[in-house]
Amino acid sequence: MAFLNKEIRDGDNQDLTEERRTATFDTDKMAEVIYGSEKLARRRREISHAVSRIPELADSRPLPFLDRFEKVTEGTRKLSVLDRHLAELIDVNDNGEALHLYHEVMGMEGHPLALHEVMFVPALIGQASDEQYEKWLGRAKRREIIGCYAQTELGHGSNLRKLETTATYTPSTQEFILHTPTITALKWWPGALGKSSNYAVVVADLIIKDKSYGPHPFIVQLRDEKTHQPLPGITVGDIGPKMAFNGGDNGYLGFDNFRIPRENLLNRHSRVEADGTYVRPPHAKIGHSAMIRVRSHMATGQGWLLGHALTIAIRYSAVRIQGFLEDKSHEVKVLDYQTQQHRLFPAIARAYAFIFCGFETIRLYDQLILDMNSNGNTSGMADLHALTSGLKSVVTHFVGQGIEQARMACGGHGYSMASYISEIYGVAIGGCTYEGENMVMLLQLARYLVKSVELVKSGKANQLGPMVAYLAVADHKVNLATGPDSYVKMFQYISKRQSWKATEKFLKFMENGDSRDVAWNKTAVELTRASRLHTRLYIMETFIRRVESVTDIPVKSALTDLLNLHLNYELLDVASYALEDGFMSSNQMDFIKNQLYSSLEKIRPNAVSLVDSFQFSDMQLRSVLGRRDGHVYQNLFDWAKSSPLNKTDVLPSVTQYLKPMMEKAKL
Ligand SMILES: CC/C=C\C/C=C\C/C=C\CCCC(=O)SCCNC(=O)CCNC(=O)[C@H](O)C(C)(C)COP(=O)(O)OP(=O)(O)OC[C@H]1O[C@@H](n2cnc3c(N)ncnc32)[C@H](O)[C@@H]1OP(=O)(O)O
Ligand SMILES: Cc1cc2nc3c(=O)[nH]c(=O)nc-3n(C[C@H](O)[C@H](O)[C@H](O)COP(=O)(O)OP(=O)(O)OC[C@H]3O[C@@H](n4cnc5c(N)ncnc54)[C@H](O)[C@@H]3O)c2cc1C
Repeated sequence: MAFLNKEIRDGDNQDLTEERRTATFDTDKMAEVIYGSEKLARRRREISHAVSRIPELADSRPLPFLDRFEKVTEGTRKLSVLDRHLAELIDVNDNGEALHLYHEVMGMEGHPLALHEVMFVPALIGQASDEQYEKWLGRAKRREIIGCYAQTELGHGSNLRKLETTATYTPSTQEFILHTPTITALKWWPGALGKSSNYAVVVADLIIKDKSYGPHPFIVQLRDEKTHQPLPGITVGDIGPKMAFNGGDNGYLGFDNFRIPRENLLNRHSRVEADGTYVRPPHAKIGHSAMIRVRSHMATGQGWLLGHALTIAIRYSAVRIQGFLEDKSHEVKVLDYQTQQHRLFPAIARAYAFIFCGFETIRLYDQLILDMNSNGNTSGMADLHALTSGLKSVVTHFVGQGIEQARMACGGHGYSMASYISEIYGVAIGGCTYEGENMVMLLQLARYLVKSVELVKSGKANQLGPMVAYLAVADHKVNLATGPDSYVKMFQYISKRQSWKATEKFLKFMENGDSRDVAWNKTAVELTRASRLHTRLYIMETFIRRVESVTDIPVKSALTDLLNLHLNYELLDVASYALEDGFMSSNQMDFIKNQLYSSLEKIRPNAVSLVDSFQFSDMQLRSVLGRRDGHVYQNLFDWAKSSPLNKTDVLPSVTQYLKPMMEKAKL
């Protein structure tokens, strides 16, 4: 018999197999929806399979047992093996395939090329002129040179206007002099900067004839191409261990009057002529495009991280038997408890929602770059900046929450590194900080929302973009029983009300004499609430659009259950906004809760298959607890036995310190 869940294999844990037999949809078909195409979903499986046949690509030991030095070495070793096999494993021009291969082999703890593909190359693509492409892009793509993106400093990360590294133009030699004037001006944090990269895109304050023109990107050689020694005038190193990403070498960097040629200013959009004349870019923030790119990609990346943690937690919950329901002679799977389902299922829905929404956002980014590069059209930048600022903040926050719940849902074993969930958590919540601290970015979106409300107030609602058009729409009572659209309308009401309330509050402070900045700060919490609601509305709408577009009926039906759960969970979570002015009735609240509980029951038989559909291989998951075979107890015991502490029965520390103490106590 052909099973709809393609993960079923002989010898797997019976409880897990039983779950897989109940699948109402084909997990390969669901994977096509998750990854966007039949080809990519299939290629992911083929690549994982091909990787499993190259023993050198496997982790030489479980990563949690390695110290930092070993992790960096192990990552670099695997990169070099991968380099030899690249062309046989993937179509090297296909980014989707490359991304999967790197996740599979390199894992998530960081490696020397981590920022090369994600920021260095994209910064060149977005910021370099045709001549600079010619000179640098080919070399970068062939990996003759390895680069990173060095912007953040010890003293400033969020407020780019106050970056202290200077790039002073000298017309007599046609060079920029890069300089680090203070300790706080040291570049600090850039991934792969410390030990791996020999080049960097460095963001520095451009100074011409004593005038500052603000942050600009420069391509800078940091190390000798033969010896890899730092060049004279460059101080560079690793910043030490972090909460996660410990296979990566986030670094520091200082310049001592370091000279680079004029043509090293990335000058697709702005440039400095030989005589020092500055040519402005078409949009003041165009130099930030590499950041917008990463922010655009973060929702999918983070959705996958949440998917990792949930795959582990759901599989484990299906094999963990503890406690009773009706029949006191048989303990039940912990997945049968409503509290466990409520802890995990809404997060599954969010993982799907974030991935779908992420793909839509990536398309918007690609369109923006196309417009910018083909005809200099930057009109979409403000909208995309606002959207991605909110999205990265909301998604990373919920992903962090969801992963932590997944860890707790695994009880004691979730706390062990064998689950790997703490590593996933550390990696994911880095996203709350990098690419713009979440509060700072929510406030960026809030600027856009306030401006939009002001447009409506001044009778210019026709100038609103499609994503904020609801801010001008009249309110109507909503019958929630009429499907997803009614939830969207209710959410629009809530989001609109909060944006208007926050704007009115802000304007009132100004009317009462506060400066714009003080009024803004006094309203900031309300403003961030408006941003979150607006973003959650966008995520909800993209989820609905994606589910509507699915053609496979069983897949669509399972996704509709997830969507319904999401709609009810989201609305319940923000209901207080609509209850406070009586727009939502307590009957509607009860309706939402009951819908939610019924969604949990509907999803229960498909829970394992919904996470299996992510099709993360055991290698990619790196979790002893979450392996496909479900033999958690044997796997945990084997793993514990492999701990370096168990190499000897009696540790030297016991002989040296503990025993003498115990012996002394006997006297
Ligand atoms: C494929 C990838 C997938 C996964 C990634 C995985 C791993 C990667 C791991 C790590 C990578 C980490 C890399 C980094 O962290 S790089 C460093 C990132 N740093 C930041 O994000 C800094 C955050 N700060 C800023 O971006 C800015 O300073 C700011 C907060 C946006 C404020 O900028 P500022 O210049 O001061 O502007 P304002 O005065 O506040 O606003 C003026 C005006 O400009 C508009 N604006 C600002 N930025 C943009 C933009 N990028 N595009 C368009 N418009 C922008 C702003 O909205 C305002 O407009 P008004 O109309 O309101 O005036
Ligand atoms: C894992 C990781 C990888 C990174 N990789 C890179 C990289 O490759 N390249 C690179 O250049 N950088 C990198 N960074 C740095 C990162 O981009 C910055 O740390 C980030 O932008 C936040 O800036 P900050 O550290 O200055 O935070 P701060 O701004 O100092 O934040 C501290 C607190 O101040 C608050 N705050 C600050 N400004 C405001 C404001 N205007 N209004 C309200 N509240 C405010 C914040 O909300 C936060 O609560 C990385 C960081 C991490 C953690």
